[in-house]
Amino acid sequence: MDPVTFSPPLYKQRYQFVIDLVKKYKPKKVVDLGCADCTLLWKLKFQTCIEVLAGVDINRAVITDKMYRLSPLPCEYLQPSERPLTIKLYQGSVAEKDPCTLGFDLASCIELIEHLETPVLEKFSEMVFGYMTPAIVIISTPNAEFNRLLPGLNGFRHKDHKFEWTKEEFQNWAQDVCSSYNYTVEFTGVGKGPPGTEDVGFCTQCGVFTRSYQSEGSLTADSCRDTEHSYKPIYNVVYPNLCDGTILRNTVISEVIYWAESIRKNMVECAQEDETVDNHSYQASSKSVPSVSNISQETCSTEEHVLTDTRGDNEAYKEGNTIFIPLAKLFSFSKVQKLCSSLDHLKAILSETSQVELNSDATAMILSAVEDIEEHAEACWDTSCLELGVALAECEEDWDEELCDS
Ligand SMILES: C[S@@+](CC[C@H](N)C(=O)[O-])C[C@H]1O[C@@H](n2cnc3c(N)ncnc32)[C@H](O)[C@@H]1O
Ligand SMILES: [Mg+2]
Repeated sequence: MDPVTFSPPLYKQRYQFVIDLVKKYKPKKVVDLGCADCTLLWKLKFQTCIEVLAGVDINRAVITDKMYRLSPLPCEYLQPSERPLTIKLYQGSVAEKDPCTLGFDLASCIELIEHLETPVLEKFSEMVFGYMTPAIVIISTPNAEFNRLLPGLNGFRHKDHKFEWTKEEFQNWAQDVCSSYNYTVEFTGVGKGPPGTEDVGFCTQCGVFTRSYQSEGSLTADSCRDTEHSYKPIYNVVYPNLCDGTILRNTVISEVIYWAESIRKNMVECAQEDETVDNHSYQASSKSVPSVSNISQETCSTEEHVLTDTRGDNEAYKEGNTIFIPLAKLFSFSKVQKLCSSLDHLKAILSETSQVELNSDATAMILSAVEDIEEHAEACWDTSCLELGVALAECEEDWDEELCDS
């Protein structure tokens, strides 16, 4: 018999199974019980519906090994998200109740239950379905019937397994849990066997449990009061997000500096180009050089966002060595508009910071047309950070999709 292989690997199919259910139910609060090295949590953090993500495992060392990959990426500081996200990790046993496990919409328990002794499994059922009561619980465990398709397997699939159940055994246990705790369950799985082995079922069997009643907030509050903390917090990270006023202000300022620098660069380059052309024609025809304020951005710019400027009050202009960029012009960039609810809001933010200079009636941003090398280097750094942020975010999405597809 040819060895059975899975593509993508079975563990990735299990993670994808959870991700698909998260996409379907859009839970805000998700906990992974038996989270091990946080791989599933790391994938789940990219699901934008999730605002609180928690992981619990009895083994502290396995959690801490790679937990820092759950830290925000540089681009997540540079381009903070609109959604709040907090990630928390705890060392604790799924047999113990702890108030920090309350209030979750979805709990995943991937390849966990077969590692629990019978008395622990009973406590696990009570703790998850009777105490935590998430709206959705996903449980996966090996299907013992599939083992005959795994050549060379002598006994259980892992030395720490306390049992491996047939489909009937798993389904009986799940139905008992449902009648005790008022849930319903649907069975499915991941990892198909070769053609002709359909009766064996999936390599990993899964149960998706749905709570049959509406949750009552007061129950959660009572449970919180009545239960002692038994879990040890290991990690708690709050992602930067635009609900935080300081982060919003800094993001607006960075965005404004980015566009202002693009406009300045464009105007200076246009002026230089024009001077070159004019110097030639001056020599030929003895005409005077036109002022930079007459230069059309449309004719000079290679960047679409600058090209789209409409002539009029919103136009950036130059007086001597000073460039004036009307705030209305800066507000016309869609990202700035999205961040600031109104032009007045933008004005208020820019008036309060020393990072940008405004004219006397605070209607325009002022920049020097003469390049100060240090200042310019700083601004370029800001600009490239923003660009890097966008690139990293895109790269990260591709990377995640690739992982999910593989
Ligand atoms: C086979 S691993 C599965 C890890 C992860 N869910 C996955 O699918 O990659 C089982 C995990 O359950 C954890 N575990 C075992 N007994 C536990 C208990 N009583 N409470 C919490 N976690 C437990 C183990 O430390 C281990 O990390
Ligand atoms: Mg296992």
